Order: sequence, then C-alpha cells, then structure tokens
Amino acid sequence: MNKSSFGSHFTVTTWGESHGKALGAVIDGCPAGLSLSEEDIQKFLDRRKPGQSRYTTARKEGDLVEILSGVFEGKTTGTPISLMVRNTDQRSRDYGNIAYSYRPGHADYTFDAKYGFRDYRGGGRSSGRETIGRVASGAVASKLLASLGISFCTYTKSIGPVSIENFSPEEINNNAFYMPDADAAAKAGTYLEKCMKNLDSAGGVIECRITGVPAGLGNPVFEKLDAMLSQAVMSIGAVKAVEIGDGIQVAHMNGSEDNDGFTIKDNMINKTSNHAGGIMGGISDGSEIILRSYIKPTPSISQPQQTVTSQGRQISLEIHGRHDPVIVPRAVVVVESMCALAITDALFANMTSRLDKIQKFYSK
Ligand SMILES: Cc1cc2nc3c(=O)[nH]c(=O)nc-3n(C[C@H](O)[C@H](O)[C@H](O)COP(=O)(O)O)c2cc1C
Ligand SMILES: C=C(O[C@@H]1CC(C(=O)O)=C[C@@H](OP(=O)(O)O)[C@H]1O)C(=O)O
Repeated sequence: MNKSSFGSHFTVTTWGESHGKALGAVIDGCPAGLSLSEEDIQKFLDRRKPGQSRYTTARKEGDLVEILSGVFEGKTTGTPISLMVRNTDQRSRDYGNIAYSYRPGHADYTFDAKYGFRDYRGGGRSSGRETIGRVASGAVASKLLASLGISFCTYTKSIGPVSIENFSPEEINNNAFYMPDADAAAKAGTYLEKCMKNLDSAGGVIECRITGVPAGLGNPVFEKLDAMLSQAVMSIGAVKAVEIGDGIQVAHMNGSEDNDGFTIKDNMINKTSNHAGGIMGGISDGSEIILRSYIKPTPSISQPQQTVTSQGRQISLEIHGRHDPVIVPRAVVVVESMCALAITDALFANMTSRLDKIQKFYSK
C-alpha cells in the first residue's frame, strides 16, 4: 500500500510525481461556504516554488494552480476540492544515471526495496515536489483557520551553523531565506556559497508559531495534539526531528525551570511562561504553539559519492539534475501548511467532544 492521505476529518490526498504530467491534491471534509479563490492558494504556492534565488533549485516552474472542483461562485460547496499544478520544466534525460543506481541519502534504495519498481525521474513520488499538494491544501486550511482567528508565523531559524536568537518573529525579512534577521541571512548566504563551491549542501531549522488556538484542542492519549503536529511535519521529506516548546532542552532542565506557572489575568487563567510550547497533556492550553522542524542537508549533491547499482556493482556517482543547495527556505511554507492541516483536523475532531457544545449548536 502507498498511503497518500493525511487526516481523518479534514482529509487531504496528494497525487503526482516530479516528472509526470501534473501534481495536486484532493481535500475531503472542507465545509461549504468558505470563500476561496485560486489567488488564495497561489500566494502559498509562490512561497514554495523553485527557481526564486540562487540558493534553490534552478528548475523553473510557475506552479500555477487550477481549482478543478468543489468551489462555485467563489465559495466552497462542501464537496471534494480538487487542486492541480501542471509540470512544465521536467528534464528527465538528466536522470539516466540514477535509474539503476542508488543516491546516498535519497529514497531510491528503500523505494526499490519496497516496490521493486520506481519512477526514477527526479525522485518521482519521493521528490520534494510532492509538497505542492500539501501547500495547496494548507492554503485552504489556513484560510479556514484565519476565519476563526488562528494564524501562523513561520520562518528560518537557522541554516548550517548560522542561527538567529534575538529577533521579533513578526519581522520576517524578505530575504532569500525567509529569515527574520537580515544579518543572519547575509551570514547564511556566505556559508552556502562555500557549500556550493564544494559541491555540497546544508540543512537548518524552521520555527512555526501558531496563535489563536483556544485551550482544549487535541486528545489526552494517542491523538495528542503534539503527536498529531509531529506526525504531520515528520511526514515531509528531509525532516529529521520535531520539537515542541523547549523541546530537547527539557532533558537538561529541572522541574522548577521547565514548569509553566498559572496566574489569573483579566479574569482568565493564564500562564507565566511557555516552556511547554502551548500544549499540555496532549491538549492545547491557549498559549502560542511553538514547533521547530529540523531539516537535513539536501541529499543530491554533485561531488562523487560511493554507492551501488541495483545489480550490486560498486560505483562512484556524480548526481546531475537541478537540486536545492538548501531545502530550508522552500520548506518554510510546507511546515506551516502541514501544521495548518493538523490543527484543522484536530479542530474538526473536537466538534463533538462536549455534550454542552452539541446542545448549544442544536438549541437554535
Ligand atoms: C521542498 C523540498 C525540496 C527538496 N529538494 C530536494 C532536492 O532538490 N534534491 C534532493 O535530493 N532532495 C530534496 N528534498 C529532499 C528529498 O525529497 C528527501 O530527502 C528524500 O525524499 C528522502 O526522504 P528523507 O530525507 O525524509 O529520508 C526536498 C524536500 C523538500 C520538502
Ligand atoms: C522541483 C522541485 O524540487 C525538486 C525536489 C527534488 C527532490 O528530490 O526532492 C529534486 C529536484 O527536482 P527533480 O524532481 O526535477 O529532480 C528539485 O528541483 C520542486 O519542489 O518544485
């Protein structure tokens, strides 16, 4: 089985390959009446599309979205929403040497081990280009969440050894890295130039902050909100770790440092700090949700690497084709989209969690 869907209440199925005719998504479970246009979705896709700086793949794609179904007179109809982006700049002949040899760090070997057959053109289904369907669906989920007062702020926290520490997340500078600190962005550029000169690649960290999520979203066991968010973000290619709140740092803290105190502010229960990153016991606590995603260096590099062919011959492989020297800047909106899908799914699952809420709904 090749499961291509995410979510059980707001369900997204992505489809397509990097060098096929097109890619896209089908969204099931979006309520009727949400105003939605191709421009709403295009704004998201434009943040992800390739060819926008020298630090991303040189593949030139417009990534123009077409809404094929589920929207009438500018509003969702409550029926499946089908979204499509056509591929226009495939150069499949560049991939001849990976048809029968395995790229270190990519999905070639494991895909073959599972299916015994693969579309090797640009990684096929395992290409980062699959994230088009995720981002197009994330745009719809974000529009829905925005109408409920839930918003996202996502940015590059580090690239290689260059990280940003003291900054205002709202000030995302319009640099090639979506990094809210222009000095750090310049340093990241210098670091990447060195990597590129060495025919090498770099990784980094993306931070996503979600505001406006009320207390009470998520479940106490299994489908914990932190587990749902982590699963959503870990399912993106090249993501190797996810942290919520203080994340792995808590292993080095004492309870007296890590615990967030409670207080009353404006007659409401509030916290004195947010080490937990907005989720306790698997359920949102009403404060900002803070998630970090750790992205590995792009596996396809052009310096010679040791590998084997599917026939078991040892070879030295130089990878051709057009690849991202760093994945992080283009993955910022992918992380945001997967978080939006997870929050929407959790929200819809929550609708029937309390009898008083159901009674209120039917009391009119
Ligand atoms: C937006 C995006 C762009 C990517 N670009 C590339 C790329 O240009 N070259 C490459 O080899 N891998 C790229 N990747 C990563 C691979 O798709 C990924 O490493 C591969 O599928 C193996 O999966 P894994 O790293 O999760 O094990 C990209 C991933 C994303 C999300
Ligand atoms: C084209 C995109 O990124 C691609 C992600 C990717 C990979 O292996 O993940 C490999 C490269 O493309 P191709 O599939 O042609 O080899 C990247 O250019 C895109 O994301 O739109």
